[in-house]
Formats: sequence, C-alpha cells, structure tokens
Amino acid sequence: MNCFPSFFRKKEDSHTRNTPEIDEEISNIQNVKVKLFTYKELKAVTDDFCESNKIGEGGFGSVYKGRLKGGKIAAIKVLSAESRQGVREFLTEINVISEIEHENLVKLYGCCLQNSQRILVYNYLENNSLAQTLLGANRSNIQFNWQTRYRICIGVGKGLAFLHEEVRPYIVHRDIKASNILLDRDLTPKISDFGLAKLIPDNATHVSTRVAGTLGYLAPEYAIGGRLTRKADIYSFGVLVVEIVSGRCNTNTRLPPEEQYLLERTWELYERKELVGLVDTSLNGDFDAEEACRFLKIGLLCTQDNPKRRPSMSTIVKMLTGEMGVDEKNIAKPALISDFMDLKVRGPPRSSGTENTSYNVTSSSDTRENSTLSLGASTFGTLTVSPVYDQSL
Ligand SMILES: Nc1ncnc2c1ncn2[C@@H]1O[C@H](COP(=O)(O)OP(=O)(O)OP(=O)(O)O)[C@@H](O)[C@H]1O
Repeated sequence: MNCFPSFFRKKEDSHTRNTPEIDEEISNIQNVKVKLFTYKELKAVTDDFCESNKIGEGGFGSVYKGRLKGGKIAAIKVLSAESRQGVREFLTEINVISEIEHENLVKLYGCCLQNSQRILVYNYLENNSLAQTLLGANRSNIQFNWQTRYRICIGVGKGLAFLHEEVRPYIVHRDIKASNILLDRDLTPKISDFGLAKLIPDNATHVSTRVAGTLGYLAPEYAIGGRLTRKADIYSFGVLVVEIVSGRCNTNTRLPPEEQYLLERTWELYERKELVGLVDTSLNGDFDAEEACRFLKIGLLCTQDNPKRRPSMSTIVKMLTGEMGVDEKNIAKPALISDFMDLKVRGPPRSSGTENTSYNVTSSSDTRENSTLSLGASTFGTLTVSPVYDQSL
C-alpha cells in the first residue's frame, strides 16, 4: 500500500539522493563502521512511512516498523528537525552507539543520513515498553509475575551499569524511564535511546516533550541545577525500580493526595515499616516479600538527595541480586522534585493513555541567578535542561 499521493512522491525524491557534497563528506569520514541505509530503502520497507506502520511517537520523532532486506524486523526512528546535526557529528556519535552491544541495550542496526534526513534503524522489540505494558492505563495481557519483575529490574540495572562503567568514555543516559525500557519476546528488558541525547544540538537539549512522564524521574540537582553525572541516571533508575515493584507510575493524581507521589509514599511506608504494602496488589500476594522490600529500599537509596549517597550501578546490581547487603543507615528521605518546585496539577486527568497528568510547571528557582532550568508559561509541556557535565561523581 502506498500512503503518499503521487504529487507528494515527487517532492519526496529530494530526500532520496544526496548532494555530491554530502556524499563526499561521508566518504571522507574515516572508520565509518555503522551500516548506512538509503532513504529509498527505508521508504520502501515502511511503505512510504505509512501511518499503519507507525508504532510510536516520541520526543525525537516518529517510529515506524519495517522488515529489512534479509528479513530482520526493525524500528525505524525518523528524527525530527530539531534533532538534526551536521553529517560529521552525527556519524561520529552514531558510530560509537552502533558499536555498543549488551543483552540489555537496544541494538542499533544502522542509520540513514540523506540531505536533511536523519533516521536511526534499531532492532524491533515485540513487547513494547514498560510504560505501555506494565504502567499504562490499559495494561497488556502480559503477566508480570514477581520473577519477571525481578529479572527486569536486574536486566535494566546491568544495562545501565554497562553504559556507566564498561563503555569508554562512559555514557550518561539522561532519560531513564519506563517508556525507554523495551521488552523482547521473552520479556528481557532493553534500554533504548542511549547516546541519543548527545545527538541533539546544545540549544535544543531534549529531555522529553512530555514533561508529565519524565519529571518524576529527574534528579533534582539535574532538573534544577543542570548538574549532570551518572548519579542522575541512578536516581531515575531508583524511581523505575519502585514503579516496577508497585506496578504504578511515579505520579498518579487520581489517587488520594497522600498517595499521589510514589516516592513520598515509599518513604512514608518505609518509616512505618510497612513497605510490603506498596507491592503491586495484582500479584495477589504471590511474591518474595524479603526481595520485594529489598528492591524498594534500593529504590530509596538510589533517590537520595545527596548524589554521593546513591551507590554506583554495579553496586546496585549486587544489592538487587542479594550478593551485597543494603546499607540501611544510608537511607534518608528521598529527594523529591516537588520539594524544590511549585508543581501545580492542571485540569482533570485525561481519561485515556497513561496515569500521568500534565503539570503546569513553575519553578521556585526561576528567579535564582544562574538557574539553568528553563520553565514557565511559554515552555508549558516542554522541559529544557542545559546539562553541565560534572565528572566528580
Ligand atoms: N526498538 C523498538 N522496538 C519496538 N518499538 C519501539 C522501538 N523503539 C521505539 N518503539 C516504540 O515507539 C515509541 C516511541 O519511542 P521513542 O523512543 O521515540 O519515544 P518515547 O521513549 O516513548 O518518548 P521520549 O521521546 O519522550 O523518550 C515507544 O514507546 C515504543 O512503543
């Protein structure tokens, strides 16, 4: 089926062939190991980027499904205009990402850069993202029993430990959240979008176009001070672990006020020694209570206000597997972005989609000098954080 009328197709042809200058620039870049797809090839496998082949839409652009020559199914991510970089910078970053292989990271097959187009071609994961299957309003039919949740937390932990501690130079993901955890046929978790933040020009730093889903994962020192270290990812990972164990989103304004913010609730139950009460009731009590509470305590450790108190990812993996004990004396009240900002929930919750609600975000730090958090009426729905890389942690 061809989705584009013929008068459009003529215009599209301008994407299908590079100018000689771009071809020359590509051929001059040395050590290009990543597979380069032509626009024509990707256009063909997605039936002209047809709506019926569209599987998602994120802050970076639209994602399509297509079968590549040779039979592999791919997720084809067409980067939006603001994500477009020069040929050299783009290929250099993509080359690095395509070399990274780990069981818990989504594999990048290759890319296409033709004139202004920037397209990434990834391994297609059959079981969608955790945001849709575990936390979405319309949960899927997948049974997330305790064993599966245990494997998912440890898998994501290992993938992140690899990015933080094995890859040289290390990669800070910057956007760890349930929608960036994809599941394969066997429900093995794969972290997506790693390295992508670097592809975005500095003046358009992407965190997410959808604040609602992302805000609750952001470490306050990053969201407010722009201070970016691996510990910001560890904060987000902690939030994710608590979501996986409890089976709910970090923010749910349909709940009674005292239960709306997941981390707040976790801390409260921890203090009352009732953590087990947070475990997803859909498990019907069929879980290992010692393990589940250990995971929740690790979630609290990861979300400590002082980044130095958050353990490294390899230590966290050891704590999750039980190889190392959880140091409870380091657990204090977690850092909550709502403690730093005036978060006003806007309007009634949407009836469809996830449990997240839109925020009208105004920052109490807006007036502070050197604040790098750019929020306010004109940026409603968009959170822009200008990262300042800090190698000290
Ligand atoms: N490799 C893949 N395999 C299968 N589906 C995918 C793949 N990559 C993305 N998708 C689908 O496309 C959707 C959009 O993905 P994308 O990574 O662009 O945005 P997001 O993570 O949902 O949001 P954001 O851009 O805010 O991080 C995902 O939620 C998922 O449903």
